Amino acid sequence: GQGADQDYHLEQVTDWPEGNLQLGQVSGLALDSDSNLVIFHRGDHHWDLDSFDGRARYQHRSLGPIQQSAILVVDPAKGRILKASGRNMFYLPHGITADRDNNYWVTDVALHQVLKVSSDGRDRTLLALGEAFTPGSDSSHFCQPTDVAIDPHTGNVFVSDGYCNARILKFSADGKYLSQWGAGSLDRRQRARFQIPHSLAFLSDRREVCVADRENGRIQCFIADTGEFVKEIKKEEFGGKVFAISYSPAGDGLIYAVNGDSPYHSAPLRGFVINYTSREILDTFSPKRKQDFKMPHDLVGGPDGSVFVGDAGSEEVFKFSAEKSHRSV
Ligand SMILES: O=C(N[C@@H](O)C(=O)O)c1ccccc1
Repeated sequence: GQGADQDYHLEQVTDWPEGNLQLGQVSGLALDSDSNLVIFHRGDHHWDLDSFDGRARYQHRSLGPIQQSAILVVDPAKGRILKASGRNMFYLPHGITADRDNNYWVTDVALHQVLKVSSDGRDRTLLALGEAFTPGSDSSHFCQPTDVAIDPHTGNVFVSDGYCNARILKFSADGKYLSQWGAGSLDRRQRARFQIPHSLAFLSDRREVCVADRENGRIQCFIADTGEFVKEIKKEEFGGKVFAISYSPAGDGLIYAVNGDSPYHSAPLRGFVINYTSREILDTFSPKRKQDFKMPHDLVGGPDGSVFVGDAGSEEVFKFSAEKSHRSV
């Protein structure tokens, strides 16, 4: 806000990361249980217009899985690589989250699967939901699933499904299907169906799950236990597309979001800090060189109020930290 008060503004930390992480398209970011940053990227694979046929079937299986380490753990302070894993198992990485036992839950839009993978470097697949390379929309198939969020209280697993479905599914920690919402019957206040539910955030202090309803340019939040619609956050400033959200319980509860590029370039690409309760935009942020944001694709709040943004276009991760800014009256 204006006035002589000091308020915080997120600025890019331009010398982060210290080294070259040699990333491909960055699709997902997470914070692990040691508060290190987990980066999920596509190595030398790319999602482009000929990656799928008209029935959402992946066209490049013959290329085999990504041989680079698709999962990198870096320290939030310097961006140094602490662990590298996820070789020879993914085709088109998308979302990632870490559970309280520090296992990774990921989605792969080419596999149409959600995988629970060990973080011990042995890449053990502890659970697989969906059938490899087989799109579908029943309770045991997904169609280009985009993200996973975990309720730390119950261990329940929420899946946003996806580019070619329009629903959120809920599973138990051991993978038993529990429920879904968003696809068919509409809660009247939810208004339109989802159009690419693209990113999930679990609000642990409120027991709600929020979704970035990408092509509707809105964020919608639901009661985790019932799926009941709670609220929608839709802003002109988003410019019609919300690509990703993340949540911090700090203060009244903060939703971090990034918007995306609309065909008519209606709004600049940037990050937003939104007060969950008031729905007010508290801050916006973007790289010092604006054009460095090409396709901001996921974001996660860091351990000390910093925010990390992964970009699938510039194949980079950006760090932003809260600088005191003295505003003149
Ligand atoms: O949105 C798309 N991709 C990004 O979200 C991503 O790379 O995850 C996309 C959609 C259709 C064709 C090609 C790319």
